[in-house]
Amino acid sequence: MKMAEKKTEKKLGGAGLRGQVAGQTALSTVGQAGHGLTYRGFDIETLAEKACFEEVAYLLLRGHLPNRTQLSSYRTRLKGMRKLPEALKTVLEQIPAESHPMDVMRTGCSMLGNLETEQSFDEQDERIDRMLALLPSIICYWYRFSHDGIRIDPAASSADSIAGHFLTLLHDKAPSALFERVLDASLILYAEHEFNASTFTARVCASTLSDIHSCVTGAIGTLRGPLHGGANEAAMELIESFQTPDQAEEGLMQMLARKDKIMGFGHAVYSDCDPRNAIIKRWSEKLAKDAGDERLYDISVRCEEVMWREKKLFCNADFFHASAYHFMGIPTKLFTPIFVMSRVSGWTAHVKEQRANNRIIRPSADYTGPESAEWVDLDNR
Ligand SMILES: CC(=O)SCCNC(=O)CCNC(=O)[C@H](O)C(C)(C)COP(=O)(O)OP(=O)(O)OC[C@H]1O[C@@H](n2cnc3c(N)ncnc32)[C@H](O)[C@@H]1OP(=O)(O)O
Ligand SMILES: O=C([O-])CC(=O)C(=O)O
Repeated sequence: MKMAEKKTEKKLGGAGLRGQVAGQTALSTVGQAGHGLTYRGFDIETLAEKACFEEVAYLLLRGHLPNRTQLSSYRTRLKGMRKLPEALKTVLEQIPAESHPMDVMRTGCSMLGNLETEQSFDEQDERIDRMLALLPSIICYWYRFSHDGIRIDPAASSADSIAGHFLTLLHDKAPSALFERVLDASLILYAEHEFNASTFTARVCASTLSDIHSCVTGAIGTLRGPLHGGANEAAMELIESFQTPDQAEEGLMQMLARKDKIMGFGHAVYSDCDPRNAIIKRWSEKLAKDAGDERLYDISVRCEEVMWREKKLFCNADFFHASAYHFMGIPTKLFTPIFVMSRVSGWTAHVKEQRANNRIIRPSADYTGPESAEWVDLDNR
C-alpha cells in the first residue's frame, strides 16, 4: 500500500468501548503506529520469522524468551501432556458429527475443568500447559471419531511441535516440513492481541477470581462469532464460492451494493493494515504454488484489491488464513479451533496478569429505560 493511499486515522470512539482504556497489559501492543503488533516488545515479523510457537507461548506466559535448554524442556513437557483422560474421550464421543467444532472445543475445555479442576492459583501454570498440550488432541479426537469412525491415540504422536502434532493427528501421517512451518507461523500470528473481545472475556472472568478453565471456556465462546475468530471460516466460504478473479470482483461489488459485511476485512483497531496479513499472505502464495493452485490465491488477491479500491478496507489476519489452511488440507470447520489452540496462550497470559493485580471488572451503563413504571397486578395485565 502506498503511503498516499493511507486512510485517515481510525476514529476510536462511540459504541463497543472503542478506544477506551480498560486496563493495563505488558503483553502486547496493537496498532500503536496505526498498524504495528508486538508481543512483549518483539515485533510480529521477527517472531513469525525466527521463533517457534512454543517459544512465543513461553515468552507470553513466563515473561521472557527461553534459552535453548528451557525451550527444549518446555517442548518436552508439553509433549508429555497430550494424553486425553478416558472420561473426556467418552464425552467427546457423545458429541454429534454435525456439531460446530468450536462447541466441541468449548465443551472439551469445560469438561477438562471438571476432571482437572484448578484448586488454587498456584496450579495455574500446570493447568495452562495442559490446555496448550491438550486442545489439539481434543479437537482431533472428536473430529476423527465423528467423521472417520476412528479412535486416535493423541499421546502416540511423536511430533515435537504443537503444529506438527495437530497435522499428524488430523491426516494420520507426519506433515511436510513446509506445512508444519506454515502452521507454526500461523499459531504465532494468532497467539496474542491485547484487549480483543475473547481476551477481554477471559479477563472479566478472571477478575471475579474464577478458575482458569472457566476463563478459557468463556473466551472460546466469544471467539466463535463471525465478527471475531469465526471470520476465517466465513472468508473460506466466500472465496470458494467464486470460480475466477473476475467473478469474485463481480460478486463482491454486488455484496457491497447490498451493504453486506465481507468477512476477513476491516479491524476494530488497525487503521490501514493488519501486520499479520502480509505474513500469512506470503505463506498462502507459497502454498498455492506448491499445490499448483491457479484459483483460490488469485481470487483472494482480487478480493483484497477490490475491497481496498472500493472501501479502503484491508484484509485482517483471517482472510489469507482461509486459503493457507485450505492448501494444507485442513477442513474449513477446523479453522477457528486452530485459532483457539494458539490464542489460549494469550488468553491465559492475560488471566495471569489480571490475577497478579486484580480488581473486579465492573463498568457502568447509561440507563435508557423508562423513568419509573407503574405496577399492575398479574390478573389485570
Ligand atoms: C482475528 C479477528 O478477530 S479480526 C476481525 C475478524 N472479523 C471480520 O473479519 C468480520 C468483518 N469485519 C467487521 O465486521 C468489522 O470490520 C470489525 C468487527 C472487525 C470491526 O468493527 P468496527 O470497529 O465497528 O468497524 P469500523 O468502525 O472500522 O467500521 C467502519 C465502517 O466500515 C464498515 N465495515 C467494516 N468492516 C467491514 C466489512 N468487513 N465489510 C463491509 N463493511 C465493513 C462498517 O460497517 C462501518 O460502516 P458504517 O460507518 O456505515 O456503519
Ligand atoms: O483485536 C481484535 O479486535 C481482533 C483481532 O484481530 C484478534 O483478536 O486477533
